[in-house]
Amino acid sequence: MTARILDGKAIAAGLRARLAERVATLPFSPGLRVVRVGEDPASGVYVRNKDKAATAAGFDSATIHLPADTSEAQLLATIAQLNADPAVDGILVQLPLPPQIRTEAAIAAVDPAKDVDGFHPLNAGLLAAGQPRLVPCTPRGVMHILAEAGVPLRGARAVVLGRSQIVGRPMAQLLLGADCTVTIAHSRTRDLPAECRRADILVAAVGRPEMVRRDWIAPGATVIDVGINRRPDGKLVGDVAYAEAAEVAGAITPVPGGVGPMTIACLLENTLDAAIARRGAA
Ligand SMILES: Nc1nc2c(c(=O)[nH]1)N[C@@H](CN(C=O)c1ccc(C(=O)N[C@@H](CCC(=O)O)C(=O)O)cc1)CN2
Repeated sequence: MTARILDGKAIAAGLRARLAERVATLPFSPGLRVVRVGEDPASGVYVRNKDKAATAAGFDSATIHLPADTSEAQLLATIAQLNADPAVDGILVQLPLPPQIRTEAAIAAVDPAKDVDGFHPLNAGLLAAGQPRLVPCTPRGVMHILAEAGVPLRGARAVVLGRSQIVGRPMAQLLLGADCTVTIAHSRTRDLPAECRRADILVAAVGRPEMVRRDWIAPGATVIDVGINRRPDGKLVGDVAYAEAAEVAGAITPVPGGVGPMTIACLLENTLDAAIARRGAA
């Protein structure tokens, strides 16, 4: 079997175009502010791509770049200003943050109504309660890919490999909300390959390059690779050994060009949702 390739880059372009059409009908430009602290080079690329995509789709977008030695209090003060600014609909604090700043303090400081990352405990709790409001961009992007690919969800066995707050847990909640039977597997799970082989839908979000091998995958399964890992030779690889997995899977997302571009498109979608909810426009 050779897997169907799920082209996240194309799906993201379609979503961004639809969002741009909706934004063009609004009497205002939804405001997005991305806060970057320090000089992490990958963050620099992601933040630039977010700003470019947002501006192209008609959003009022800006990046606030703070120095690497910014204190937690200074970052919280910046976030408080953005919370109070009526022109700002969405706030995102790019991760990772420098070590002197507690990530959870930064996340909790964002007004939940402007939390377009969906990381605030209130938004995480609403999702866990089955009442999603602003949901994390990467899992939201995965749900779009599954929908566009026509993957049946009701009753499907889904295994999410990874239990992070920003991908694994919200991913599991969204799949559960779509009536999948969901298992969250992780580094302490007994016999990980056997657990993954039970999956009709396998979402790998574990952050370990090419960890998922051919014999972890049930023939015909849908494999979604959330991992983005830079190998020492500079090559970008996912959490799934792509070439061998594609020989077994029914459908698979590549890296790059799979889930990554959906993360940015869904940031725009969350910002539009937040703007409409805050300003009461339809
Ligand atoms: N506040 C947040 N920080 C981080 C998030 C997040 O969702 N919110 N996610 C990641 C980084 N990220 C967005 O911020 C992100 C990562 C990768 C991509 C992407 O499009 N990747 C491309 C490859 C890009 C490359 O060549 O390096 C792909 O997969 O095709 C978009 C967004 C951590 N931080």
